[in-house]
Amino acid sequence: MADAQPVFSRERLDAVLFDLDGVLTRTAEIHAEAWKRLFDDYLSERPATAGEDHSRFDDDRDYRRYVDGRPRLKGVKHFLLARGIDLPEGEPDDPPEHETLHGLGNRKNALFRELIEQRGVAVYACAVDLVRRLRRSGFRTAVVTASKNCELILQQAGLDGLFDKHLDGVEAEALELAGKPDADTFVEAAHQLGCEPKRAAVIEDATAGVMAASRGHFGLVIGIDRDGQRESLLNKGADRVFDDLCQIGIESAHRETPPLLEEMALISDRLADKQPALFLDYDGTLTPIVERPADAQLSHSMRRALRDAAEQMPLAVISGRDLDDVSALVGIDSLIYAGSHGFDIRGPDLRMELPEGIDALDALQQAADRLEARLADVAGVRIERKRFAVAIHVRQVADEDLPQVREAVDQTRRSLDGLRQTGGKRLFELRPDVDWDKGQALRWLLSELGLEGPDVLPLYLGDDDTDEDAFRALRRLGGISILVSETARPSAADYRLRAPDDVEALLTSLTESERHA
Ligand SMILES: O=P(O)(O)OC[C@H]1O[C@H](O[C@H]2O[C@H](CO)[C@@H](O)[C@H](O)[C@H]2O)[C@H](O)[C@@H](O)[C@@H]1O
Repeated sequence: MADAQPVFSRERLDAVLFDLDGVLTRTAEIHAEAWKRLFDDYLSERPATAGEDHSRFDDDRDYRRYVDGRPRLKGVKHFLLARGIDLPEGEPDDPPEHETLHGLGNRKNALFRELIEQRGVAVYACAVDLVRRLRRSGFRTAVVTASKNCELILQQAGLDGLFDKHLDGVEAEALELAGKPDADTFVEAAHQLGCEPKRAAVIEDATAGVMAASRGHFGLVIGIDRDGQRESLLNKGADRVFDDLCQIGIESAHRETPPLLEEMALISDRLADKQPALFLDYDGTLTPIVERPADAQLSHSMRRALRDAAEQMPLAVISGRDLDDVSALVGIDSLIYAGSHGFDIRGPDLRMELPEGIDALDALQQAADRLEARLADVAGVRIERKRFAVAIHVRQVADEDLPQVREAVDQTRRSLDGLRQTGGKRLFELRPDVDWDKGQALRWLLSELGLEGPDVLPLYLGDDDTDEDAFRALRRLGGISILVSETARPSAADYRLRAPDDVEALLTSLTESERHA
């Protein structure tokens, strides 16, 4: 690891998508062998015909040009056409002896599975190590492959529990996604991880794969050059090319475990003569997380601490909840509230509804209606309709029912335009597919409230993934971000407090300092 270069940064990226064959597993050689056996056998059996070329499959040149990284059917078709052979497509369940594209594709698959079962699957140790390092640093990870054998390969390689998402050829077909070099599968996987392509990286060893990632406008496209393809990978859209994944490091600017904020002195020093401006998340920050959202009531002492603080400094609550819900729960009229993750903002002299959010209202209502109907029989599901989001709570859902909920949310999102899926603590969420989050809302508030000057020190406190957007925004602005979490975990925050009680103590302490300033 000594010479690893810092390539991934949580400031710029949330997720990393890995191709399977040739990046994570050494299955490329087995694929090449299965393709070669298929084509060599087929071409030698086929009667010589004018205009056809029956020379043997070149497991380097032909492999790369026609089949590497492509869906199986396209691989068969492109190679045979290059040899002057135009077979009918046939049916997906054609048996291996049928002389159709599907029949030959199924023959190749049977050969591949046979080889894997005989020999097992070897992994690239550096790739597996990188996935583990990324996960420890808070990146979401996915395998995105045209292979329909993904699950078998990951199991054989012992990697089946390592990723947040597997998007394979079976799912791509069911969703009618075009294969690489089209961008569809990568874009879909990024969305299923709750992130925009520009905040995700792709790691690929095939030119079809780097083309796909480049067409999808991913934030970073990494090519892995295992066999002298550096120039082609760069020409087809790779931003950087490495020989191996051990060369890839993670920027150390991101701390995996923010230190506990144990002494007010730590931030008193940074406050100096500055005016603090406080931005607070609600659930998990001002109240403990509880089983039912309606039970997350603010304590009297926290309400008093908030009211006192708001007399000394600007104070806003930025929540994932609906605006009316969170303002009623806090119950202090003089505060500023941002609901639905900042799409809906209201304060004594302030009102903003993000126009792009209004455009998505119909889709949100349809999503809520469809999910209510579809999940009516799943015990424990709670659907929370907010003005600019729909949350599907699964805290009380049995583990075995979770895949059904996940699939319903995913299919609902795909059936409607203009929504994206994000997550949270034991919930799935559909939001307008707009580049707007708590970080953007925080920046908007600082500007609207005239708090952008050097004499102001913004502080943001939050506990959830959605608060990471605000932590990152504050880093750029030089503010102080504080994660509220019992345990240390990867975060862009500067410090950590353990629980809402600590938050209350910090509010009281800041209020006292300001009173005496
Ligand atoms: O941004 P926040 O103010 O933290 O809101 C995030 C979500 O909070 C609520 O759900 C979470 O808290 C519930 C009560 O403790 C808990 O039961 C649930 O599992 C948590 O996800 C709220 O209901 C959501 O709308 C917010 O998005």
